[in-house]
Amino acid sequence: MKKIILLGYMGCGKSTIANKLSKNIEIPFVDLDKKIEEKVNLSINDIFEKYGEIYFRKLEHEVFIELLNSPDNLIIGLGGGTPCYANNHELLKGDNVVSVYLKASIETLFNRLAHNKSKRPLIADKSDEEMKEFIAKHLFDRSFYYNHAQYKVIVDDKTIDQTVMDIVTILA
Ligand SMILES: Nc1ncnc2c1ncn2[C@@H]1O[C@H](COP(=O)(O)OP(=O)(O)O)[C@@H](O)[C@H]1O
Ligand SMILES: O=C(O)C1=C[C@@H](OP(=O)(O)O)[C@@H](O)[C@H](O)C1
Ligand SMILES: [Mg+2]
Repeated sequence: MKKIILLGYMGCGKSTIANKLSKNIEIPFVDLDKKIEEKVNLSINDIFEKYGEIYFRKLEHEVFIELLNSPDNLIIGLGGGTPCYANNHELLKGDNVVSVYLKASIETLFNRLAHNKSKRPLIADKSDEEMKEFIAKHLFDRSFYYNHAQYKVIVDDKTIDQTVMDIVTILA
């Protein structure tokens, strides 16, 4: 069964695009973060606060493997860190997997995250100045993992529908 995986930094649009793509190609969509929250009945923020990031990364890897092993066609919207831990990046080239890196500039990410950070514990407490620096360094460190994706779609200055159509073209 085919697994279409969307990956990229926080704010690049994984959850949004996966949801719209699902409606367009009529394949069910799962947001990995949401699946994790459902599994432990805690928000991402609370998981980080109560159990820490290492626990979250173990859970994230477990749930990602569960989704990859499901018998259904699925679109999976990852969390921004998923490819960067537990050798998850090696799963981006698996059989029956199509992985797409939604690549955004630091400016695009900053503009989207500046008023969208409260549910992202890694940046929730950062000032705008701190966030710009953090995103630039973090994105640099993570690009090695993101670049294991089979395809790359630039999302800057594109509407949600334009990005969805870029992915539909890849899947054709
Ligand atoms: N193509 C787009 N154009 C403008 N805003 C977008 C686009 N894609 C996503 N967004 C917005 O960016 C924010 C982050 O999107 P989200 O899907 O949560 O990203 P991710 O899951 O990659 O962190 C949301 O407010 C969303 O509405
Ligand atoms: O980049 C990261 O390490 C994270 C990204 C988040 O998902 P989004 O990319 O959907 O914000 C979520 O998994 C958690 O806050 C950690
Ligand atoms: Mg998301």
